[in-house]
Amino acid sequence: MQITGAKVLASVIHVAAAVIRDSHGRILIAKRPAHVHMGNLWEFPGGKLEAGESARDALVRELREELDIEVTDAEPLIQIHHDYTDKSVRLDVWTVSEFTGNASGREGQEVRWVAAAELINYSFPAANYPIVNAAMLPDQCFITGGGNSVDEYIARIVRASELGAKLFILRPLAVSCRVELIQQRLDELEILDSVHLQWHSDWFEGDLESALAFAGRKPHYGVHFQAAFLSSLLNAKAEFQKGSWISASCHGSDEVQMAARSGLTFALLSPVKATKEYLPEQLLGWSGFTQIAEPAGLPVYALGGLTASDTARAKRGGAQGVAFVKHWWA
Ligand SMILES: Nc1nc2c([nH]c(=O)n2[C@@H]2O[C@H](COP(=O)(O)OP(=O)(O)OP(=O)(O)O)[C@@H](O)[C@H]2O)c(=O)[nH]1
Repeated sequence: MQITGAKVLASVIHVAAAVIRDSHGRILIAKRPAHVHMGNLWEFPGGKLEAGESARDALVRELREELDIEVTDAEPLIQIHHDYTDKSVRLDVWTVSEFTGNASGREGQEVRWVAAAELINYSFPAANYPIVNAAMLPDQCFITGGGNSVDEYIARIVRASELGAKLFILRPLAVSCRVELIQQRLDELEILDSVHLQWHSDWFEGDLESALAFAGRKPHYGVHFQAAFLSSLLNAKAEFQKGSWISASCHGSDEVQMAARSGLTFALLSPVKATKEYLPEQLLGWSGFTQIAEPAGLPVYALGGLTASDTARAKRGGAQGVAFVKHWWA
């Protein structure tokens, strides 16, 4: 307990936790015992840092003690600060995809391997909402170009998915075209069964309600908004449908914070590097990006002058991954 003037501040509990993936992409979750804080809820395995211990060392120790596995590689995923009524926690969350041993609940806790898309069917502590999103989201977000014909637009999406795109932000075509036509064409394509489609709000001419309703039509649909919608999204938060991915483009700290307060699934933050649309003094650079993204408390993709080859750099800078437009749109 730290005493500052008249205020008594409970110190923040620093916790390391892991999104552990197996070779099938499934994620390990564990059930908290009934008698502890947030008892009977599911969690990502981990625990408190000991004095003088780094988050990574604490993670390796906790996973050895709790699950009997030896971590051989781990990378930072997201940091969360959350104030519960009785305590404040800082969760340092890592992705662990390389480990040895067979994970088992060494302390008697129930553990379960689940597909990423299944995570939303489990009850986690309130702090975990952005962690579940970060666990479900891929490393790359592909923003489509316009396209001059429906056939060309569809062919380019198929090609991008063949190249590995898993998450699309679908911008409207340069020519007039109803969203239902594109929806119908994309729904016919089996290759797109395992991708996530974020429909850009421009398809709905700025009508927030229609956009949100459209996002709720299919489990793999969502909607992406320009920053101008952020205050309306904050007001409409209660209307978001469970499981619908809602995202927004942001250009600075205030917008990213508003995206987090609105409970958005993820944000894009730009411009990191030079593009034709921005002046050099408007660029964030990697240090500017990290200052905003790392404490954001929601998954943030780096955007602006980047390609898939910048993914590792972006993740080191606190990003979920990279978003890009032109690369793959050919
Ligand atoms: N390991 C883990 N802890 C989490 C998650 N989400 C979350 O809010 N927490 C909080 O972070 C803290 C983790 O502490 P812990 O697991 O070492 O300790 P505990 O509260 O279970 O019991 P203890 O105080 O007797 O050691 C708890 O307050 C827990 O509620 C999560 O996904 N994984």
